[in-house]
Amino acid sequence: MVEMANLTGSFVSPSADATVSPQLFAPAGLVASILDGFTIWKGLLTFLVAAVIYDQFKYHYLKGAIVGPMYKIPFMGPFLQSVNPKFTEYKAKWDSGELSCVSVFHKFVVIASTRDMSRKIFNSPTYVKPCVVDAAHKLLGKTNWVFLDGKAHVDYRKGLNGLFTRQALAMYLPRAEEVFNSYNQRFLEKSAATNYTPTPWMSEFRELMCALSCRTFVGYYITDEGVQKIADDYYLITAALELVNFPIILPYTKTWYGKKAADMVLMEFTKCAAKSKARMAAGGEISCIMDAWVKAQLDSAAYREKIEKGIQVDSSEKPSQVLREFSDYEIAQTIFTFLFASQDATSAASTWLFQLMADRPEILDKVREENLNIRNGDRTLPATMDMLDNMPYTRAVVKETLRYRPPVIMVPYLVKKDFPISETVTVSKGSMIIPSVWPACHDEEAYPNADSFDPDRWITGTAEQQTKNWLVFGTGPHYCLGQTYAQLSLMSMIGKASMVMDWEHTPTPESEDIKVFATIFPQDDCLLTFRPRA
Ligand code: HEM
Repeated sequence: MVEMANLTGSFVSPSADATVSPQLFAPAGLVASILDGFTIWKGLLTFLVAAVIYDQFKYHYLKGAIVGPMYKIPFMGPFLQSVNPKFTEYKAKWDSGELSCVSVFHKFVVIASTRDMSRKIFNSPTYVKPCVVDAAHKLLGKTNWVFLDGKAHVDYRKGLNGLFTRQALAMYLPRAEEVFNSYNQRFLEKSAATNYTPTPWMSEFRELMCALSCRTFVGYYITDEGVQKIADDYYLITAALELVNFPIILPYTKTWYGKKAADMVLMEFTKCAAKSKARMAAGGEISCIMDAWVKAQLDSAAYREKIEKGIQVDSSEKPSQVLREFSDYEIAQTIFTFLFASQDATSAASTWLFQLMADRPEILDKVREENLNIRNGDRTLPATMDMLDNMPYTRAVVKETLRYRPPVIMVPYLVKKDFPISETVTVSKGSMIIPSVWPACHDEEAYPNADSFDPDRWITGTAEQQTKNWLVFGTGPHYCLGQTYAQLSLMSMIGKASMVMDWEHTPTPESEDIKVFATIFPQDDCLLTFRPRA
């Protein structure tokens, strides 16, 4: 022992020797009393306490006059709640005030409940930009166009608008018809195979919508197996889209599986882009959205070439948007954003639509009658754009479904500079700010008896005039690019189904309860049975 003590004293720097150092730097008074018993554990504890206090102070500073809990669960906040969000919890937030807040890990989140606050956020591109959810950057790629902001976003979007005009949509309708025919048949077979036992149908609708998107977006450049694989794996992508995720992708977590599935879809779509380019260059007809975009790029290239060569071009030949050429991968990335934006929302809308129709046979009868009349009694006729234009009741049913159960209840935005949203509240840069859709759609002033499903409010009532409350597809520079397409698809789907099938919903105590899975679904996943119509 003596030898040890000597060793320490003679060969090691005195300041590194725990028994020597306090004497060398002998402090006095309060500091002395603190350092006297200083150990690594006390150091860590002090750091932790300081961090907790800082976290609480920061939360209070950001919260200001916004309604929210007095204290934050240290660091993580209500993270566990946000992993499995409940509709009732969102509703409680909306009811708590026009602006309420929550802080999860490093994210400070402000939720706007009223129509006017929500509109203000949607329409303030100087202060906010969409942030989708944290995981979306990882799944879609940071360079994705949906993350562009300001002029860059407006310019990019202009080049896509032409893909969603009425004229363009009419060209994709045959793809939709084929998908509806095939899935109606599958629904009938599945119900027959289970001997008409009521079965949860939500995942069937998700699959149907995925197939519809794939066929409309990339036509037959993808095989049936490819579509099936995307449909099977897509829920992994949805599952990765929690409002707040763990900041890095850890193996075997939801974000990891989601990223793998997203990469697979991107790879499939990249192959489709190469095929579409070859076919369109050979003068093929436009059969899907990808073709339409590739054709617009080819037309732009031809126009540019003529201009470069000094050839006179009549102004009527100038494309409405002169596009640059996009790589196969860029095309795939953009088409993937359409799938990403549409899949959950259209799946939710179709699930509710079938449930609501089954529960209200008198409304389904009217849809059926309108569809039969427009087809002059021939149930097999495919829907055309003209027919869809002349189905006011079916349109009203779709709009009322979207109002009554708006698929996207909130849209996350990121505050990019301190945002003075009201006289008393400035939301700090870096916060997440979320305009809400649900409360505007259930506003009694705009939609009397808002909690009842009443398609007639769109025909004889005043619903059509409540444009300020119609936030189902957002508003402002990022409003939904696919809104007309989505509504026409839903009209076409329910019309066709009403021609060939009868279906029955088995209500459970949870049928009207709302499950949040990126968008909203009936809590019991909608128990249905389908039978052929004689
Ligand atoms: C019922 C179905 C749908 C609903 C309820 C819905 C709703 C929304 C909402 C709320 C937004 C955010 C708008 C904003 O921030 O102001 C949005 C954005 C978007 N939606 Fe949809 N959507 C639907 C279907 C579709 C479909 C079928 C497509 C594509 C074919 C699509 C493409 C997009 C795109 C690309 C954006 C981002 C636009 C941008 O940032 O400029 N959506 N949608």
